Amino acid sequence: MDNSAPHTKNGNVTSGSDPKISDPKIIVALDFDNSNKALALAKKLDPSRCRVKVGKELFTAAGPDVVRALCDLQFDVFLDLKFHDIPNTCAKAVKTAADLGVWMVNVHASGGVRMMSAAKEALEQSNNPKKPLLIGVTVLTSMEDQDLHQIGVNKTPAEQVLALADLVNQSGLDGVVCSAEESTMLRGRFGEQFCLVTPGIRPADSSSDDQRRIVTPKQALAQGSSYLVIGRPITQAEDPALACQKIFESIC
Ligand SMILES: O=C(O)c1cc(=O)[nH]c(=O)n1[C@@H]1O[C@H](COP(=O)(O)O)[C@@H](O)[C@H]1O
Repeated sequence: MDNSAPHTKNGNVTSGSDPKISDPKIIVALDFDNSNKALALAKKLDPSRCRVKVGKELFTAAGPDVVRALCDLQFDVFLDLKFHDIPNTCAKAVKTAADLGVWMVNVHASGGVRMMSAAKEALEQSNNPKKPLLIGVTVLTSMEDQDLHQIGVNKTPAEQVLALADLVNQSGLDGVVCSAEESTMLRGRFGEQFCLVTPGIRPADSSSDDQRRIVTPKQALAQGSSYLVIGRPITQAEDPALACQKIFESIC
């Protein structure tokens, strides 16, 4: 399947150029406890080959300034705060996030259709010219059957991902965060334009860490993933730029 052309809502594809470069598939998770570390790492990376993600740890430590600094370095920024709240609060948080100039923002799909629809509507009021993608988190890639059973969900991760992805689609969002293990199933159900953002990506020689539903970068794209979220295999590598480059080459 050629999954390089879709998911380019932000106009990043230049006709005739290498889509892996004009629409970089790798999103590097900058999971650091201060902005100096995050920006030092980002400056070693090439914004034409990867995007970056600011998650809860970095945002809690460094706030919106680090997001703006990464945008100034020409990175597309995925602000991963996984909002989950009453519809009004979630919607306002999503709009505020979008106004920072980010490329992608996410909410927990388990917040339900009313919450997600309100978030989508609020996003449309944002003055961010990039028109950020709004993505629903399904089942975290660190979770397996037993974790779901403990929280009262008596479905397999794949069944629960599908149920939540249906709600995301119904709410008009751009796609989901899921494991690449579920990408083939979701690509088949929702078509080429539905964005599949897949963390839990591990090159063959990497430790799985706390992740459970893991897939290699090449396999993930072959299974229909749109974007690969990769943290520790790059950020904790001896040479993060080289680690990123090797992954980039493995998927070209
Ligand atoms: O929303 C996310 O980005 C996310 C969802 C999910 O289901 N699993 C998941 O690992 N993530 C994030 O993806 C990144 C994965 O990092 P590594 O495990 O170091 O590659 C972390 O920043 C997680 O917060």
